[in-house]
Amino acid sequence: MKLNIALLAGDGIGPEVIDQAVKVSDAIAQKFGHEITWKPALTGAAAIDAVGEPYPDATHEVCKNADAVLFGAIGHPKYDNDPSAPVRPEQGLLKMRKALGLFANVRPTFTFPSLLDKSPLKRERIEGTDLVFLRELTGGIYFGEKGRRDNGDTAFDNCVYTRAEVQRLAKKGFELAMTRSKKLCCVDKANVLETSRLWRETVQAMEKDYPEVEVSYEFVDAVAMRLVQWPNSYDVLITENLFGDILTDEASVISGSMGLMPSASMGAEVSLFEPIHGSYPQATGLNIANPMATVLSAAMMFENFGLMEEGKAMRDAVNKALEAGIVTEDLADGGKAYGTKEVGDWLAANI
Ligand SMILES: NC(=O)c1ccc[n+]([C@@H]2O[C@H](COP(=O)([O-])OP(=O)(O)OC[C@H]3O[C@@H](n4cnc5c(N)ncnc54)[C@H](O)[C@@H]3O)[C@@H](O)[C@H]2O)c1
Ligand SMILES: CC(C)[C@H](C(=O)O)[C@@H](O)C(=O)O
Ligand SMILES: [Mg+2]
Repeated sequence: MKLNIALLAGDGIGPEVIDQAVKVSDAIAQKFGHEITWKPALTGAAAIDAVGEPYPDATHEVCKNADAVLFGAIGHPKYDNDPSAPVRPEQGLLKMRKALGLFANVRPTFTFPSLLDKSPLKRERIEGTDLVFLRELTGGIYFGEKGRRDNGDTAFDNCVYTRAEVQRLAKKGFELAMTRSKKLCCVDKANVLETSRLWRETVQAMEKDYPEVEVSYEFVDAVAMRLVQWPNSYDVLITENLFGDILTDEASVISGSMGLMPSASMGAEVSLFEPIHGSYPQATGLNIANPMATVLSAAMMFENFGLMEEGKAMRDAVNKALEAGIVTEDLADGGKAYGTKEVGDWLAANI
């Protein structure tokens, strides 16, 4: 297969982890006879520095015309520490998600057998966890009207959802549940928020179309607790944008590290694959970031093209590396820590 992949490395550890995912993907391409053309493009703080905006039109053109997008991470402390900065890297990420129509963000959480005893959570609680968050990605409080009034002393961010936005995300959730254990949890705050009541009412109305799916409705605060208490009681969870952002970082503790959490953002035309973590600025240039989340995101990319064996080969290499202790410092647990590049080299050599 010939694949044109837009490559948006971004900021901080983005370029370092992307380099490893490219290396491992190229090893896959070589082994399985594919041809990947990587199309690098600017995003994030790097794009602001170069051309004054975080998601330039030229980058959008590259993404639109690609078969998929592989994304690293964006964000820089010079913006994090300056709340008044008018142009911010994160605006580019949101603009990209909206412009590419990436409304469904798939964030799987699973455990790795060799890491079960390294989690701060007890083995018997996390063993067997295999759940998927479907996070709505182009609506809600991230995209509602925001601003200041009263001479800047009052700030607001509006949370807005339409029935159609909930329906298209929930449809994906029901469909995903049908391919798994037919359990769907609708995460909301319907006891307080009007948008959540729209979510709940919309999902309830869709239940009749999927009679085999057992649907539960749970408040987000309770899910935040149960997620670490009984993670393996969940299968597919659908969430609005902000709830999904927060719960998936929390879920990384179940797997063992933020550096292990991949994601896929599905759109009508092009799909995007990115680790859920950020630019981890403290680690920039130190060759210590875990590249596995990005490698596993690339595995999701191959699987999305229907290349299941290729995806599995990448996952197998990650599992083998974890078992052999070829890990970065986040997973070294006092033992030997390998560099970002060395882990990437090992994975590529073990494809
Ligand atoms: N999708 C994205 O590009 C994205 C996502 C989240 C945060 N951000 C941005 O990243 C910057 C830093 O944000 P943050 O510190 O809150 O989140 P972060 O995800 O960058 O880092 C949080 C912590 O997670 C761990 N971590 C993250 N990635 C890791 C990796 N690959 N290997 C090992 N450990 C890893 C580290 O302990 C780190 O301190 C901010 O500018 C933020 O806006 C971007
Ligand atoms: C950087 C930020 C805008 C982003 C989000 O909140 O969606 C990030 O946290 C993520 O999870 O991809
Ligand atoms: Mg996040």
